[in-house]
Amino acid sequence: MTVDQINNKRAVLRVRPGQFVATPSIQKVATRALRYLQSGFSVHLRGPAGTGKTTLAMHLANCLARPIMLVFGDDEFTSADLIGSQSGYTHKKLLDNYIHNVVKVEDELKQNWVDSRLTMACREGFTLVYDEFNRSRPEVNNVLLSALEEKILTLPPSSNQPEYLHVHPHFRAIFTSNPEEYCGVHSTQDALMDRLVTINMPEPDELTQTEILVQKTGISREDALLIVRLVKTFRLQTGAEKTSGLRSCLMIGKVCGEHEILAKPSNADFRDICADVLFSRTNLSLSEATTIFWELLNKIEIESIDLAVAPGLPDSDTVSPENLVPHEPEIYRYLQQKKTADVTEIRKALNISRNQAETALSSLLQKNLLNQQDRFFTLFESN
Ligand SMILES: Nc1ncnc2c1ncn2[C@@H]1O[C@H](COP(=O)(O)OP(=O)(O)OP(=O)(O)O)[C@@H](O)[C@H]1O
Repeated sequence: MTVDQINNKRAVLRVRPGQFVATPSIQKVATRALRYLQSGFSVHLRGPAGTGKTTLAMHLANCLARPIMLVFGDDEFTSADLIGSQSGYTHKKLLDNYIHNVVKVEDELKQNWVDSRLTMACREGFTLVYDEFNRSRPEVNNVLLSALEEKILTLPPSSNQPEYLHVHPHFRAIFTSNPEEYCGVHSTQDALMDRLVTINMPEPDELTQTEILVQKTGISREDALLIVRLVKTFRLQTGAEKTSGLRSCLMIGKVCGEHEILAKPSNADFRDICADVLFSRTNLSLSEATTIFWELLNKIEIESIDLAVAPGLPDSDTVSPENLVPHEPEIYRYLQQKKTADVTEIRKALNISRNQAETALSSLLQKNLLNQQDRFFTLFESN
């Protein structure tokens, strides 16, 4: 966003191009919302935290190609914060001594009216983005009712301005809000909701989150997808679905991208970042969250091994040389079923050499796929 000055006093916002990521699902919502705005209606984007409501609202405002006024809902707001108030005064004194024996004195004190953002947007035909409008008390938002329906804004009586302002035909308002159960918000009045077209915004789909991550953090598509899946599954398994996982994904992706940290479950730095970002977002105890997290990392690692090596195909043709040792998936699966086994047993069951079995087991240990389960450490000792 950039800030432009108007009349050397007031500032409006313009959206910097190239910040918005559009995927088919976002484009669909944006097209719907734009239709309503172009037909003269105001739009309300509703959804949990971090689903991209504010970003979409700013994008829609930008599509309308009018200057943007951004207001953030606040419990402390009064209607003066929306429409404006008297601020300071002008003092004019006239001493007329034209006829030497007559002195005429005129003393005038005039209060100055200063428009707030809603009034200015209505007067000039700007687009008002009212972010989290249900954080303001409902009675404060009442001034919007006539502005949206009758296209008239009522201003407080004052000597130096009319009490009614005709709303400019280009004026549009875009509202965003979190659902009612989100703390610190007020219930919204039916009259206002009745004047808006409300679009529910769920958590962005996997493709959208991956694309946003790639474009905003510069990490590879593969790493972005892994982060999105890891965050999503962790949130589902820990019951932390109230908010979107997009912000967590962006945090992990940005740190990994800027510090050149490989997004791999086997990378200890990556695991630490994920743990720092994700654990505080669940209500579970640290040990419960840690157990779920480790199981998830193990699963993802095995799935990525399974993807890289199709079972039954010759190792030399299919094994990706990077980070993968022959027979890892077979040994891992075998140990999952058997619970305990030694190298000889594994060797015989999978018909592989001792050297192959030991190399694959070391690799699994290094990748932390086995190290949580003490029983596996006996594998080497028994030989
Ligand atoms: N379409 C998009 N293109 C680029 N970035 C996006 C997009 N959607 C969301 N984001 C990014 O995701 C993050 C969360 O988005 P945003 O702040 O718009 O969510 P929100 O629903 O308004 O959240 P809250 O309710 O907490 O204010 C931001 O960092 C934003 O830049």
